[in-house]
Amino acid sequence: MAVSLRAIRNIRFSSFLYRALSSSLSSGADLKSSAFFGHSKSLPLRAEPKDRNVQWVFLGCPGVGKGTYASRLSNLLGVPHIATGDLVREELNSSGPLASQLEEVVNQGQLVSDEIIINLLSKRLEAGEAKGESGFILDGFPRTIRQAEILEGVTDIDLVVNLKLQEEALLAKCLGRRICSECGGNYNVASIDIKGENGKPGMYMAPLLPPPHCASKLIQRSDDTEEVVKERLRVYNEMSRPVEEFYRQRGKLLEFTLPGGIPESWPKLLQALNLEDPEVKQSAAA
Ligand SMILES: Nc1ncnc2c1ncn2[C@@H]1O[C@H](COP(=O)(O)OP(=O)(O)O)[C@@H](O)[C@H]1O
Repeated sequence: MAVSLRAIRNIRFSSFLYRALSSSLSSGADLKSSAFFGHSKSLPLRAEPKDRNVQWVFLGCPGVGKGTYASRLSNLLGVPHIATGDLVREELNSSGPLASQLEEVVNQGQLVSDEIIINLLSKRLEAGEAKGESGFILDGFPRTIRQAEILEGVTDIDLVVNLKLQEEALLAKCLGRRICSECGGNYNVASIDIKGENGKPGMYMAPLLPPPHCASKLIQRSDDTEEVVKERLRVYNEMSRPVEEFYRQRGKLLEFTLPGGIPESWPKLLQALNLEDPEVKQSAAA
């Protein structure tokens, strides 16, 4: 009985957030007007449930590993991992009316408009609602101050994890990224070995190679070329870096510098979050 009551509350909450996000777009709250930002806290629809799952955000430059760690935490905590980049790619691979417009924007390394992103996110939350999802780990959203204001206006984010990695590794990681066209598995063929100098620590990241049955089916994202990645990094610094400050000022930002690849970073990230992964515990005890 307790379980089903909890599930009903969660469904209500998800529905509330979906409606709140949608209404922030359609309620005449003109997103371009500064009045909207000044009064975002007083939006009529605001989700304030007493009983809900975690609501976390992952920030960080392209190639830092947001998807990898957000997806691991999503499995561990049993909350959906919602990556707006994935939502954009799904839409541009569809035959929908936005497909060609999105393809052009993404392949130039630019950001999709806040309106389109919030529409895609609202739809994703609505679909989750139908499945009884509660809580989320957002990856790649918010990416502008405007998106952060809108999100802050409709719900309380518990924690924002800002992943950091030495600048030299970011480009190599994006260029080494591979996806299995059949199973969707994510791999990385880059072997990163940065020598420590001038007091800066060195860092080694082993490649994450695919199993033999995926090896011949690997593809690259069309926006993972050197020119486009450099532009995405520039756009991140200009548009998304201020979002870090936005959450820092609100006391929600947890800065985490990745010390290396997954084997070194995952246990340390869990420690920083005060979480335990039974699999990590088992292998440490073995
Ligand atoms: N919140 C967002 N706002 C605007 N555009 C977005 C957002 N999320 C994703 N996109 C678009 O999708 C592309 C891919 O996003 P993502 O997979 O998160 O890439 P990255 O590796 O750069 O973090 C971005 O370059 C951008 O064009």
